[in-house]
Amino acid sequence: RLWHQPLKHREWNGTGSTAHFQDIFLGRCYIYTQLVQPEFRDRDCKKIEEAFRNAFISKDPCEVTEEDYHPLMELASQTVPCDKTVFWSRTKELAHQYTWVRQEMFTLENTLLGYVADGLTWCGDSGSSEMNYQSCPDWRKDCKNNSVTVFWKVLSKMFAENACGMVQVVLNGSLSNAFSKDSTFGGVEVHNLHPEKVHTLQAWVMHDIGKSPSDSCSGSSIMDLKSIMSKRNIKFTCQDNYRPVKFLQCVRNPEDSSCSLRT
Ligand SMILES: Nc1nc2c(c(=O)[nH]1)N1CN2[C@@H]2O[C@H](COP(=O)(O)OP(=O)(O)OC[C@H]3O[C@@H]1[C@H](O)[C@@H]3O)[C@@H](O)[C@H]2O
Repeated sequence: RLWHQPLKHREWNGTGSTAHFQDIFLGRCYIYTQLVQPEFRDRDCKKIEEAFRNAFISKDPCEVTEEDYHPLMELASQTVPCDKTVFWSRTKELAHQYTWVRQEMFTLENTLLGYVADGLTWCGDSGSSEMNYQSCPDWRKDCKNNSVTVFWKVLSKMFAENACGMVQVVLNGSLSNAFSKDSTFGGVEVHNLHPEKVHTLQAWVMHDIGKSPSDSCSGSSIMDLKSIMSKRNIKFTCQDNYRPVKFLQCVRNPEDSSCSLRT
């Protein structure tokens, strides 16, 4: 009596789709379009959610392509004002603290699709029109071209292509390589900046308070980034512990010697 069996989803090594995904997605979309960015108030959240779902539902979650997300990207396209783009790599919390304080600056998560999708997991199955809430592919153990990873790659690429003027990146100087070619910033965004639109990339290499710095503006990984930028005809500047971001770190560590105002 097989037809009584609930449709079995394939088993993956990663966590399943986020519970209440559609409600979260729609709720966040309405918050963004009605409250965060009112100029988006007439965007159709139901159509955007449908385009998002159509990108991966009923498809093998290890065979998702960039093209699968193109209809969604067209529907929810967004350009960020020149000089206001903030990239980050291994500094997610600090970068978003900065754009929380500097509301006119944008990380990818301050755009509609980044805001709606942040922190969520989603995947489907070629044999079902339902999302798989039990498990989704793990990037390492299952496959790289999974529904979540491909989404962030496509969105990050578009975010970089749309950037103009002077763009910023917050990098982690407490890692041995603050800049990594294997990261989304290093592998996708850096290579999709348009030199005819972006004239300068300024890097802020931030060291965790209380930890000895491992990398800095004079480190080899930043030299790699500098040479990639010069080959792409984009000016490159770098600051260690850019003060406005350093102040944010010090709010949480006021007693630290590096936070005394005398330095
Ligand atoms: N929730 C978000 N996730 C991601 C953003 C983003 O903006 N928001 N991403 C990527 N991304 C996903 O985060 C990790 C890598 O982070 P992490 O290793 O810390 O840094 P990455 O450089 O890989 O990626 C951050 C960079 O790409 C965009 C954002 O505009 C930043 O300039 C990896 O799984 C990516 O697919």
